Order: sequence, then C-alpha cells, then structure tokens
Amino acid sequence: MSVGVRVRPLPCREKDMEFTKSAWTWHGKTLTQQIFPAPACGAAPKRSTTAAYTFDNLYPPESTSSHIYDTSRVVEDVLEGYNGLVGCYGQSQSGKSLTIAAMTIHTVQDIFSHIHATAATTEYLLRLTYVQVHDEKAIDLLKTTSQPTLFTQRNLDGSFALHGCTSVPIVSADHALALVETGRANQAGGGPIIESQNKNCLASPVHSTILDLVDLAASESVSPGAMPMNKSLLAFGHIVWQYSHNPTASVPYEDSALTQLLQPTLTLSASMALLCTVVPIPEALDETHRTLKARRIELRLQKPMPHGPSTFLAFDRHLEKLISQRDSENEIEAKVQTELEIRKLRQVILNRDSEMRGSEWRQS
Ligand SMILES: Nc1ncnc2c1ncn2[C@@H]1O[C@H](COP(=O)(O)OP(=O)(O)OP(=O)(O)O)[C@@H](O)[C@H]1O
Repeated sequence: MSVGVRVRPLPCREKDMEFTKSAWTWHGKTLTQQIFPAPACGAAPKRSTTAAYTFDNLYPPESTSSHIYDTSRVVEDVLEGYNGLVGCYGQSQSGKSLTIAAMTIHTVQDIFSHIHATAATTEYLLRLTYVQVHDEKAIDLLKTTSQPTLFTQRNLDGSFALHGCTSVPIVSADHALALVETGRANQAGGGPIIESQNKNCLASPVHSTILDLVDLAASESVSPGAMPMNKSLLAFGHIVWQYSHNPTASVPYEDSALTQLLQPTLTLSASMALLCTVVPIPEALDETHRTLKARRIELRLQKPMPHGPSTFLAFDRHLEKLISQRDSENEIEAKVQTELEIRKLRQVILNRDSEMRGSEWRQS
C-alpha cells in the first residue's frame, strides 16, 4: 500500500504565510514540521522541535490531481484483477473531497478506455455503488425511493454482506460521474464492481473486482475530546495501524459500519492507496501531526476467486441469446416457450436489481 501526502495550497492570509515559512518544509518525499509548544502561563516560551515524516509520495501544493492519480497505481492493479481501495483522510478543508473527486474522474475514464481497448476479447459488466456512513448507519446514495438505510449481516464464513444496496449498471464514464455527482456526500465511498469474462468462451470463469474510492470524515472527528467521536473513522484508522504494526493479527472489521462495508478492499490482498491531505496553517499543526502518523504497509496482493457462470453478466448475456432465439424461431409453439423463458429470466433480473444485489457482490 502506498501512503501519500498532499499539501494543500495556502489560503491567502499573510500571517499564515509568514508563520508557515518557518513551520513547514518539504523535500523529496519528506515533510518536516517545526512544532512550537504553547508556553505555560507566565513561563518563558519553550524551544521548538522538529518532526520529519517520509512517505511513498509527497505532493507539494503545485502538484496536479492527474499526477497524484498516475502515481497511486491502484486502478492498474484493479484492471489486472485485484480489488482496490483509494482513501483520502485529513483535517477538514484540507482537500479530501476535491482529491477523491479528481481520482474518481480519472478512474472511470481509465476503466472505460481499458474496456474499449479489450472489447474484442472480453465482455464486461460494470456496476456502481455509492454509500454514505453517517452516525454508524450506511445510507444508499443511489436509492431514489424510500428506505435508503442499509444493513449488514454476517455470513457463516465471518464476512459481511450488505443488504439491499443499489448497484447501477454503468454504460459510460459520463454516466458513472453523473451518478456520483448526484449523490455526493461526506464520509461516503463506493465505486465500480467490474465483471469480466472471455467473450469467446461462455463456460470460462467470470472475474469480479471491486474498487472503493472513499472520502473519509475529517480527522478532527477522532481527535481527543471530539464529540461525537466518529467510530467508523477510528476503526478504519485502527485497521490501517494494525496492518503496519501487526499484520498477522485478525482484523476487527466488526468494529464499525465503515470497516464492514470496506471488508473486500480494506485488506492486505487488495491494492491500496491512502492519501493524507494537509493544510499548512498554524491552527492545523496538531491535527496534521496526527494525520501524518500513517505509515507504509506491505501488501500481499491476491486476486479474488473467479465466479461460476451464475452472475449478472451471464444473466444479461443469456437474455440476449433467448431474445434472438425467439425472433428467429419459425414454430409458434417454440416461440411461446422461449418467450416464457424470457419472462422468467426478466423476473430474476428485476429481483436482482432490488433486494439481493448488494449482498451478492459483497459475498463474492
Ligand atoms: N489542492 C488544492 N488546490 C486548490 N484548492 C484546494 C485544494 N485542496 C482543497 N482546495 C479548496 O479547499 C476547500 C476545501 O476542500 P475540500 O472540500 O476538498 O476539503 P475537505 O477536506 O473535503 O473538507 P471537509 O472535511 O470540510 O469536507 C475547497 O474550496 C477546495 O476547492
């Protein structure tokens, strides 16, 4: 997993500019912060100390979002068949939403370029989910009707299944971006589920990969004394900390709604990029110090097992086949039989689009 830091351009406030000149420096992949402890009442000022942090990538204020995207490389891994997670965290107003929005645009554009480039040999079905975690409740941001609140259930194998989550089949990059734009919210995440199969062999396995892009809540919501304490962000941070310090211990996904949702991608077998966003202003020094404690994590990438043929992709393909069979049938009786099969399959697809959709892919 790569951990990168994006330093936001300074807000135009002269006093901050002066302070910052002496408080922050960055060079290569290292950010050095000068810390000025507040003097006790009536006491002489304490001497400042410095703290240096080195990351896989450091993006100074002039870095572009496309450069950040290119260096994170998660989408390349996803297109090779690994699950992936891109998460942004940091203090409020540090650029989390701006960064994740840019990453989303590049991601969907690259996925569709890849789909077009390989369309001769591979068939794809892309679906999009988008969920917000608020007050430990998962809310379906793509649900246009009532009941947007989702619930997770534990499967026998210990994994979590998300029930009733909408996953909309996506036809183009613009379609995906319009959906995300419509539902955008804080502490929200989701992304494409990509199913692919060899076009020339119906019996070949179907590969299914998930990419989650997550805009995490502001890091102040887990600072000492924060009320209410954001349980999901805290649990997410614990898992990341555990991966870097004790990677063989069992992972406490059950601790929060967010970590249950991210179970397929918040794992050492998935490709992960974490981006810490920071604002180099005096008020943010303490918060930034906490944000920057993220450390490099060694992954053990592993592709998810391919599915059998009973997947979304196979349903759609089978429906197309039945329709063309019905249209070319000469016998009226055979036409009716095929029509009945088509209706049955349409019902299955309709059901798939409602209740079980979310849980099916989470179980995969
Ligand atoms: N790299 C950047 N370049 C220019 N402007 C930026 C950059 N990062 C953030 N900003 C600006 O700072 C403001 C806050 O950004 P953004 O909403 O992305 O922060 P956030 O961390 O998601 O905030 P919050 O936690 O409050 O939701 C916005 O006006 C945004 O345009």
